[in-house]
Amino acid sequence: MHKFDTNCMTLTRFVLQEQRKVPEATGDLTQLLNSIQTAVKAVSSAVRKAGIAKLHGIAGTVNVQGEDVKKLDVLSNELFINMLKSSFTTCLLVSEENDTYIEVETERRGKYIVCFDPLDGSSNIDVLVTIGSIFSILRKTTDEPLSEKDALQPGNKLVAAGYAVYGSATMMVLTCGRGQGVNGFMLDPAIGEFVLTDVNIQIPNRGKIFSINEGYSHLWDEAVTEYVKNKKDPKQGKPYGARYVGSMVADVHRTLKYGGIFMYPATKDAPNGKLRLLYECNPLAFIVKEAGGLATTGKIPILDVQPTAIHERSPIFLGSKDDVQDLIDLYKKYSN
Ligand SMILES: O=P(O)(O)OC[C@H]1O[C@](O)(COP(=O)(O)O)[C@@H](O)[C@@H]1O
Ligand SMILES: [Mg+2]
Ligand SMILES: [Mg+2]
Repeated sequence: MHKFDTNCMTLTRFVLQEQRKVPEATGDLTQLLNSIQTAVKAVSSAVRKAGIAKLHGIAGTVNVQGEDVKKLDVLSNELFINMLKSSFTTCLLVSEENDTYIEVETERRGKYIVCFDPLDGSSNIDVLVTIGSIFSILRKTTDEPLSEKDALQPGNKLVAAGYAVYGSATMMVLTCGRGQGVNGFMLDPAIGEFVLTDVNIQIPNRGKIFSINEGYSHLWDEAVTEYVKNKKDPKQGKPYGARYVGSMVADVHRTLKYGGIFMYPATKDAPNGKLRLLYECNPLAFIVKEAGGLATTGKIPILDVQPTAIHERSPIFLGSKDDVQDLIDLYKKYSN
C-alpha cells in the first residue's frame, strides 16, 4: 500500500519517485509517461472547449477564421502521435485512428511501443457525455527491423497502462503493473497539474451494478443471456442496478471505483465483439487486474490472448472478481 501526502503529489513527481525505486531505470519511461500526460492535458483542454471551438462535427470543415477545424478524435490522435514521437522514447505506435502501425523516424526512436485509443466514446462527444483516452505501453523485445509483430504481444507483457477520463473533471489513472498498484490523479485546472487523489485503487470483490448494451440482447449467447437475467431476478438476490454510458473508459472507471461488471460480449453478428484488444481491452484489463479484479473473454483471461492483428477485437467481461467469476462459471456450464 502506497502512503503519500496527497496534497502535493503530482503525477510528474509520482512517476519520478517510482523511477527512483528502480536503480537501473534510464528515465525513458518517465519521459514517456510525462509526454502522455501532456497529450492528455491538451486533449482535455480541447474537450472542454469542444462546443465553442466547433471541434465537434465533421473533420475537414472550416471555422469562421477560415482555418481548418479538426474533429476531436482526429485532433486527439495528432496530439498523441506528436507527443509520443517527440518524447524520443518510442519506436512504434498503434492508434485506433490509423489503419497501419506508425514507425517513428530513426533519429527519434526509443525502445517503447505505445498502443492507444486517443478518443474513446466518440459517439458521446456531441452530447457532452464522458469520453476518454486509453493507452498501453510495451517494450520492443527483438533486434529485428520494426514490424507489426512488435505490437502483437499479449497483455501480460505490458510495462504500463493507463487512461484519462474527461468527465465532470479530468482524471488520469495509471499502473506500472508488477503489484505496484493503480493510482488516480485529478487534473486541478487552477494549477494545470494532475494531483494524486485516488491512492492504490482496489476494486471491490463484488459490486451491485452490471453494464452492457441491452439493445443487443437478441444477439447474445446463452451464458450472457442467463447472467443478465439472473442479475435482474429478485429470486436470485437483490437485483443489480444497470448503468451503460457507452464510453468504455467511463463504464470501466465506474466499475473500478464502485465494483460490478462491464460486458461487451460477442454477438451473433460480431463473433469477436466490438472492442479492440490492443488499445481498449488489454490496457483496461491490466488496470483492473492490478486493482484486484478480473478480465476475461469468457473463456480465457484477456491478458493471455495472443494478438494476431493490430486492430483485432475481443469479447470482454471485466470488473469485480466474484461478479466476473459468476460469468466464467456460466461459460463453463454452457461449454459442457
Ligand atoms: O454503442 P455500443 O455498441 O454499445 O458501443 C459502445 C462502445 O464503443 C466505443 O465507443 C468504441 O470506442 P471508440 O469511440 O473509440 O470507437 C466504446 O467506448 C464503447 O464501450
Ligand atoms: Mg474506443
Ligand atoms: Mg476512439
